[in-house]
Amino acid sequence: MIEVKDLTKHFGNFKALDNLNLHVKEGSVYGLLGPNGAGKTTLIKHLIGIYHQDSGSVQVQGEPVYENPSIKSSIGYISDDLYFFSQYTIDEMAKFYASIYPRWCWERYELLKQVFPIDSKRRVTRLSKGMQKQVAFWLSICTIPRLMILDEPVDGLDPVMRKKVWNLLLQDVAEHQTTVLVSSHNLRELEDVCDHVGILYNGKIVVERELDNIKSDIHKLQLAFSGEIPSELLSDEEVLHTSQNGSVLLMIVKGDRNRLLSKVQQTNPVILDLLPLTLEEIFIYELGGMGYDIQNITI
Ligand SMILES: Nc1ncnc2c1ncn2[C@@H]1O[C@H](COP(=O)(O)OP(=O)(O)OP(=O)(O)O)[C@@H](O)[C@H]1O
Repeated sequence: MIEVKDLTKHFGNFKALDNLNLHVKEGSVYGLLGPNGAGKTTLIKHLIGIYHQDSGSVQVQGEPVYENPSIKSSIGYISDDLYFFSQYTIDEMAKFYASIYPRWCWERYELLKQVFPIDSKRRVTRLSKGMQKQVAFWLSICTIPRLMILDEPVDGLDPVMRKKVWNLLLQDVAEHQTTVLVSSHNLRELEDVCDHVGILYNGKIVVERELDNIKSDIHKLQLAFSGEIPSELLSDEEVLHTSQNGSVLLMIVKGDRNRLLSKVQQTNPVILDLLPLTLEEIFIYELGGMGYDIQNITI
């Protein structure tokens, strides 16, 4: 659905995207993660055809997006800075959307009045920030997008509304093979909905994998030994993090689960626990391995 190859973008002398590659399969929910300033919004603006790349290619459904109205009309986009015409009511905005999105569905629009409890005769810019976000989802979902791109999407929505919106989106993924690309710092939420994740760092995608696959490749080991910690412990493995609390050693290690377990067992630990990692931990340790560390600074 999305194929980005060697995408580079400069702002003046600053290289915001650096030979970036990204692949998103149709019908998947792809979580785009990355620290502040990594380039997520810049990438998204290429995917929706606002920016033109300096070099490389950006394709959606096999076609370039920039200056391609037919592809653009199949993409729904929700960002944190929403735009509505200042005098328009929700109904008037709906008519405007219906005039530019060929797949617009009035039946959905009416049905969704049960989900979004806002009087459609109200002027959108007079609504609260969270209500405006609801309107953005309401309208976008009625365009029946083939690709939905969400930049910090549920910020400002209350927890019940967040759940409702995700249910609607995931229903479209299941029934219409809609593809969703979502950029968010709320990793707990992404963990529940995404099947693929890409981590963007310094203008490049540094990790792109199926979520289950990443989780089965990074492990948290809790160990304790009766004597000294063996010096050869996992010395030839990719250890992302080690810390010690009293006699308990915590290690985050990449690699095959069974191989790691058998290597550790050979060192005769008195405690050996293999614990699941959260997406937040994967993010922190993957980037920690690349020099983006949490530093303990005391002030
Ligand atoms: N129009 C612009 N002009 C100059 N620099 C820009 C412009 N837009 C973005 N940048 C720079 O490009 C880099 C990437 O910005 P971008 O907004 O894509 O990051 P982000 O990953 O979305 O960050 P955040 O998580 O903080 O929203 C930043 O260093 C930013 O200052």
